[in-house]
Amino acid sequence: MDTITIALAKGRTAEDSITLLNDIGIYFNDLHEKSRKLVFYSTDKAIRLIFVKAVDVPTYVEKGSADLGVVGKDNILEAQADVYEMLDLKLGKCKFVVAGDPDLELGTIQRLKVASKYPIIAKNHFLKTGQSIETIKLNGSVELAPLIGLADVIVDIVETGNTLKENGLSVLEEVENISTRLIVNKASFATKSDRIQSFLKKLKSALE
Ligand SMILES: Nc1ncnc2c1ncn2[C@@H]1O[C@H](COP(=O)(O)OP(=O)(O)OP(=O)(O)O)[C@@H](O)[C@H]1O
Ligand SMILES: O=P(O)(O)OC[C@H]1O[C@H](OP(=O)(O)OP(=O)(O)O)[C@H](O)[C@@H]1O
Repeated sequence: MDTITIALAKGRTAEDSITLLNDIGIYFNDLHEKSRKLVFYSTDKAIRLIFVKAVDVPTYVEKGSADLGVVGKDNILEAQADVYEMLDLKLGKCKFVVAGDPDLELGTIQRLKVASKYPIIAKNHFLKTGQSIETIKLNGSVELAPLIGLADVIVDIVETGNTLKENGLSVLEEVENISTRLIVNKASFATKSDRIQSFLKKLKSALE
């Protein structure tokens, strides 16, 4: 039997994602919190789990190095990868917003400077609203940008709202709700159809 490879996003959603796999009876040998290993096999050897930086999960799945991926909608949208998005795993819930100084009126700025870890998502949002923008790609601490004048606003993830609040910023527009999704390689979906369908069925009933 072919092994099914799952690329799972490292970081804050990893633990809940693994718990969900455990809920459908999939357990991995030698998997523990402090391990630096990146490849694990399920106890029955039917599934190989690879730990991948969240932003890279869509690439592994699109290229067929992984049959399935477990990753946030944020990274799926930004990657624009040619994969099937099959299931909302209902974990890692957060949302994309436009944030900035609470007194800022977006419509008053001719060409808005937008800092983001997600420039494609930012561009697509402002294309819809008709606002002309210039994007500035950052890799973290995005909330700093409007504070020190690098950008007018940010497009970023908000979960508790604490980071915005502690930096004196407010939500100016809501962009999109985010959660962790299951993505599938298009070729694998055809060639390993039975096993992938049965995996999906188990996940769906665990989520009900
Ligand atoms: N407060 C949050 N901030 C960022 N991502 C969150 C938050 N809550 C849930 N998520 C989800 O968790 C996923 C993984 O987040 P995590 O911060 O671990 O990865 P990352 O953004 O690649 O981090 P880094 O670039 O710092 O390594 C995100 O892609 C998003 O879908
Ligand atoms: O609404 P909150 O609960 O405060 O969460 C949102 C914050 O968390 C994320 O940052 P992260 O911790 O990944 O840090 P970085 O992007 O600055 O590396 C995100 O980019 C926000 O800054």
